[in-house]
Amino acid sequence: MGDPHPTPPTLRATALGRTFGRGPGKVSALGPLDLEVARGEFTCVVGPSGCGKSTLLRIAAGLLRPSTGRLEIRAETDRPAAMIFQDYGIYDWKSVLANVRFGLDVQRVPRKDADARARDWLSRLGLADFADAYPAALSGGMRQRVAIARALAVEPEILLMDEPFAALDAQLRTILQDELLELTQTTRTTTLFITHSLEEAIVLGDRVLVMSARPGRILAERRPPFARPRSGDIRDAAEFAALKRELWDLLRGEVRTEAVPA
Ligand SMILES: Nc1ncnc2c1ncn2[C@@H]1O[C@H](COP(=O)(O)OP(=O)(O)OP(=O)(O)O)[C@@H](O)[C@H]1O
Repeated sequence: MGDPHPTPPTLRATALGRTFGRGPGKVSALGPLDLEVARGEFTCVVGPSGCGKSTLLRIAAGLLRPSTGRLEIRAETDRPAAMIFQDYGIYDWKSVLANVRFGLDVQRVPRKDADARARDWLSRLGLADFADAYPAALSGGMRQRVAIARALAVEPEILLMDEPFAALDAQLRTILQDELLELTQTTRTTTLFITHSLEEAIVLGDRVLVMSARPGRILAERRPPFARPRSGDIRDAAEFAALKRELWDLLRGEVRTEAVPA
């Protein structure tokens, strides 16, 4: 109320920084970094290895405290954020259904409703027949779908994804990118997505942010010029290749910086 900003950002980092250790072994991992993610926006972050991408996401998820600056999440419900990791983060001792229901159980959603919502998400992700299976019986792609279903089932205001498809082969990765594209265009969940893959960032993102070598800062921002709803077919567009080249040129300098000892 009374806010002059018509659509305040859901996530805002201000002069955010993080160091690890102290003394001569101290590592400056991140920042100072400024970042805003608007409501409903899918923001991808690319950057050289070790530049602090996971550190940023862990701070956003509340798993790590910043050393300097602030990270604010403007939540309107009690379901601010859900996180999806590269290694799926699902429980091997719980059935697929129980995994997807997990966040709903934590929120004390009544069992019948929670089961119905979990089953709905499982069928949206093509896993309806695997509700009673255990994760050990699933492929990597299916396990990651379970993790996505679990995160989306709680209808989070912000989805934080840390290289969720990195462990998958190229074909499966493309399939899951397309599925995530479709899902997020329907739900318009505010998303912060970390990836090493420029292609993934361009396919999925409203914005692609390029981070510098460690300690990571935002070097550049590009908006893929593809209207929504878009499909994976944009991979064949000339603008796609051009943007990928441009992002790679930006990133290449940073990868070199990182390779040179300080
Ligand atoms: N708990 C920790 N203790 C000490 N150093 C850490 C810790 N976590 C991260 N670092 C260091 O902070 C820097 C940034 O790490 P981070 O994992 O955020 O990078 P990243 O960009 O996600 O890397 P990658 O792309 O390789 O996954 C690295 O130098 C890393 O070694």
